[in-house]
Amino acid sequence: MAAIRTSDQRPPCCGGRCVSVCGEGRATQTKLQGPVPRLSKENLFTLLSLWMERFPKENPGGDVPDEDLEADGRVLGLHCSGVELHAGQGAVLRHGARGLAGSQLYFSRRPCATCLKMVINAGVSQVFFWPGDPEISVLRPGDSDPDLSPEARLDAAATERLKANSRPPVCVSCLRPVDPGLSQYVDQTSRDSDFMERVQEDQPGLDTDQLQRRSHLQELSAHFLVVSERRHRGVLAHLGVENLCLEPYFSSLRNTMQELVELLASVSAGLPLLDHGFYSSEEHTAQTHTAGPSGKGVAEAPGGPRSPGGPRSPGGPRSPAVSQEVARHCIIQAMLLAYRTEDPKVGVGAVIWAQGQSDGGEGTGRLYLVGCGYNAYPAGSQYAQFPQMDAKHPDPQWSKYRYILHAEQNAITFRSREIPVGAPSLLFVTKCPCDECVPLIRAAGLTHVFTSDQDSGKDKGEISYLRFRDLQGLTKATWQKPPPADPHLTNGCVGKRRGSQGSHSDQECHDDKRLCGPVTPSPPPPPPPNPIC
Ligand SMILES: Nc1ccn([C@H]2C[C@H](O)[C@@H](COP(=O)(O)OP(=O)(O)OP(=O)(O)O)O2)c(=O)n1
Repeated sequence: MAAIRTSDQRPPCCGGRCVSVCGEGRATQTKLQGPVPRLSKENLFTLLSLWMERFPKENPGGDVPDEDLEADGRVLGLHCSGVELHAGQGAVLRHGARGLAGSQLYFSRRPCATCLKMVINAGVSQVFFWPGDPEISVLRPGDSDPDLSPEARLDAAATERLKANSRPPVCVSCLRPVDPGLSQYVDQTSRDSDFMERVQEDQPGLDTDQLQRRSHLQELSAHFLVVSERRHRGVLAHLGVENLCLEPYFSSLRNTMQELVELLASVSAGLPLLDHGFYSSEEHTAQTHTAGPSGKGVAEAPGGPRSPGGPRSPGGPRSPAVSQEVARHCIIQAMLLAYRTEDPKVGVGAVIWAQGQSDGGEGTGRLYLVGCGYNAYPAGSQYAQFPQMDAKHPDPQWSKYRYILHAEQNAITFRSREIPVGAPSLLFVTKCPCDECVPLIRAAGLTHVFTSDQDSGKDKGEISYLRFRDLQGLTKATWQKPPPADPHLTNGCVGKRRGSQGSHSDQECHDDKRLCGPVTPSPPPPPPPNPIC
């Protein structure tokens, strides 16, 4: 991304759309070396920080989110700059020194002095940043740039001094070369994901492939890569890492950056917002829609979320107004996490976000991260310590299911904040929750689940997905075409997933990017005189 040059005198560094990722602890300590290539944790955190920079701007709660995540296991949070706060400031505000001490922060750009002094002061152990386009404030003092304000020059000098004299190292992200098989694996699994499968089932013949991937890649490359080698060398020199300009480091760095951006493009192309989105079939018709600040529709429910298994609490907090773009953004975070799976066959990722009462001044608005997870063996276990076979293995004692922790279980277990009581909490999980996790989700008090309904209703022997359909007391939004707006006026039934022919009202609803909210407590609309079904 090009340096942001603003007309005001504020150093525009992280005030642009910088993102920080920080964390500590670990979800699992396994050094799994299975046949499936895995994303290294450094690359995962880097990708999450880059992806946070793409957080949808129209988030109705505010503007753009921030994220911080663990460097070694536990993701503490994901942050992104907002109108008032830079990403680093947001992280300090949310976690405080107690939360940040010893953690690692991943930034999608080198932090400005304002952020750097705060995160250093909070006791973080390391600060990493993506060596892409510089922000204006990283230009060194003395560089002759007519657009560089005196304040930006001072900021650049302060950043250098803080970086040089601080105890925690402030350095370029240690990007790991991507495993040769990983790109192919990510591309393939992203094409075959449950979400893409649904799109292809509903719209056979749709060329989602090349078109989608190419446009995602173009967009992300333009944002995160420096096309010209000469310019990139200049950027690295400005960032204070001249040594990376030398060969073979320079070529290797550029290759890895390119590979990571391609990887991100593959994953994000796996969830095309063409005619699909997250909708709650059962409750689709009862939601209330309002226009978001961007003019795009958002789903908003006038009452609060229902307590697990019970009715909505009257006068409770409002349900989250989450646009399709925000939901898609979060499920892509979960998809990225899934590439750290320790299951030799199926990767699943989960993230939990909650919505607070007030806008924290960050890009995420009222949303804040509660936890992240992926399916893996118990923390601290070693490779091959536990069985890895699936249900097809004739001897059940070698099957994995009794040992592997599910993505939701890890997200709940290694959460960095409490799941709020009486406030919206949103679980994004890349696979339908199984029967083992449904009671957990209910008991945890999660109010919204965004997932795929692939395998829903199936009993696969060792693992079954029978209970999610009947799970009551929360909003379940699955990836699908918009259900008919009014079951009485269309030839569909409430809750039916397929069969919508994309009526005008469906299209309007999709254009509005609405998510289905919980059932409104207001009286249902009167039935038409001659209902069709
Ligand atoms: N919501 C979910 C669903 C599943 N999993 C994890 C648990 C297991 O690691 C794996 C199980 O996935 P499948 O149900 O696809 O079962 P199999 O591994 O047997 O694959 P398949 O059905 O393709 O034979 O996914 C998870 O973490 N969270």
